[in-house]
Order: sequence, then structure tokens, then C-alpha cells
Amino acid sequence: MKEEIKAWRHAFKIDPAKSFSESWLADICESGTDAIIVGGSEGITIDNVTECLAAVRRFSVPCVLEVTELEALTPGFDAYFIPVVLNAHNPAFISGLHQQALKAHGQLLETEEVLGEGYCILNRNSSAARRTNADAAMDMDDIVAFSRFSENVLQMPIFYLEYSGTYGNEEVVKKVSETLEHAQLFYGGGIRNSQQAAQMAVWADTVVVGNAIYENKEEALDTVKAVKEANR
Ligand SMILES: CC(C)=CCC/C(C)=C/CC/C(C)=C/CC/C(C)=C/CC/C(C)=C/CC/C(C)=C/CC/C(C)=C/COP(=O)(O)OP(=O)(O)O
Ligand SMILES: O=P(O)(O)OC[C@@H](O)CO
Ligand SMILES: [Mg+2]
Repeated sequence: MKEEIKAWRHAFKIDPAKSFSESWLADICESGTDAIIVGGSEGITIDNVTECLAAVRRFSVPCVLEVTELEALTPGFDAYFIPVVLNAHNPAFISGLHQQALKAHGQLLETEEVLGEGYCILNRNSSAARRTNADAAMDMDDIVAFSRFSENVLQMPIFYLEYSGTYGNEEVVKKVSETLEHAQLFYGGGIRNSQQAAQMAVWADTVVVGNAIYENKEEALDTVKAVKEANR
């Protein structure tokens, strides 16, 4: 799975705290997206994560859990993404919760596919920023320095520019993509149409679309083709 993930250009992020119908989920899973990421910042429980996993498993698309709650770690996903929020001012989201998780489930690291995400949260008004007490007021140099730290010091396979809820700064995405040499650059935040998706896909390795699937599903579905056709 780790090798496959490197080729992912597009992913939809499903929020376990939100309800969905079977036909809605079929449209999302059969859209041609490379993966479904299950994750959210609030209201995540073992019950709603398990429900999402069971529902997505009816389709052939890969399904990854982005772990944001210790209690909601659920077996059976194709892989696990572990956010390390580099600009969090609450240390629990840099290493504290991770240490607790490994104390409880560390032995499973040998059998499960686990990938660390160096996370930079850049929308100060997002629920993720509030929850982690992230310092989102960063300039280009600050963000680039975090991308270097993530790739070269922490050796994270993924660096995630997280603008959750708002469309990000294309210049930042471009500069970070030019800085990273090995890490896979994920961009997520505020993508509502094909044009925005195509713009970010020029620089990001993987474009993540979340809220739009709940707000305007048809436009969200169009982002798959837009990302796949974008030249990088
Ligand atoms: C039991 C089992 C299967 C084990 C397998 C082995 C394994 C995977 C071990 C994992 C060990 C480990 C290190 C786990 C980490 C545990 C943990 C809880 C870490 C904390 C992670 C963290 C930093 C979370 C906070 C970051 C955060 C809030 C990210 C949110 C990103 C996101 C989804 C944003 C969108 O949220 P949304 O709610 O949609 O926001 P809007 O309101 O803007 O829409
Ligand atoms: O919900 P949106 O704003 O599309 O963001 C996607 C993803 O990066 C959230 O973690
Ligand atoms: Mg959301």
C-alpha cells in the first residue's frame, strides 16, 4: 500500500461525524478518486468510524483512516495516516496523543501500514486549528521551514498543507512543492470546483477534497477528472 499511495493524485475525505446515504457514498467511491480518507476534527467516535469503514468496504477504492482520536483507532483500514501538527501549540497534537496510542497499540505497528503526516494547519478559523491551538499566522518562510523540518529531520513520508475550510495560497503550495524532494505533498482546503482542484494539482502531489462532497456533490465529483488531467 505504501508504494500505491505515492501515486495518489486525488482523495476524498469523508467525515465520520456526518451522515450519508448509500447512493451518495456510491457516487463518491465510484468517482475514480484514488482513495477515501476517513477523518475529521470533531465528533469522531469508534462507532461512526466503524460505520464509515464498513460502508466504504463495499467498494474497491482504498480506504485510509486519518487518526484524530485515540479512542477511534479501528482495525481493518488499508493504511493509517498519523498527523503530527508541526505548528500546534498544544503538545498533545505533536507527540502526546501519539505516545499514548503507541503505549496502547504499539505492537500493531508491525502489522499495520502506518504513515506519518507532517501537518501544517493554515486556516486559523478552522476547527482543526482551534482544537490543536495551531499558530496559523505564518509567512512563506515559516511554512517552508516546517516542510524542511518534516522531510529532512522527522523524515515524514507526507507533508500536508491543511487549509481546511478555506482555499489556500497557491504561491505557498508552489514554493513547498519546490522545496520538498522526497515527501509527498498533500494539499487540502476549500476546493469547491474543478478549476480550484486543477490549480492546486499543478503543485500538490495529492489533492484532498472534503467539505465540498457535502455541500455540492456534483462539483466535487468533477474535481477527480480535473486533478487527473492537470499537468505537474
Ligand atoms: C488499533 C489499531 C488499528 C492500531 C494500528 C496501529 C496504529 C495505526 C497505531 C497508531 C498509533 C498512533 C501514533 C496514533 C495517533 C493517535 C492520535 C490520536 C494522534 C493525534 C493526531 C492529531 C494530531 C490529531 C489532531 C489533528 C487534527 C485535528 C486534524 C484534523 C484534520 C482534519 C480532518 C480536518 C478537517 O476536519 P473537519 O472536521 O472536516 O473540519 P471543518 O469543520 O473545517 O470542516
Ligand atoms: O474540507 P476541505 O476544506 O475540502 O479540506 C479538505 C481536508 O484538507 C480537510 O482535512
Ligand atoms: Mg469538514
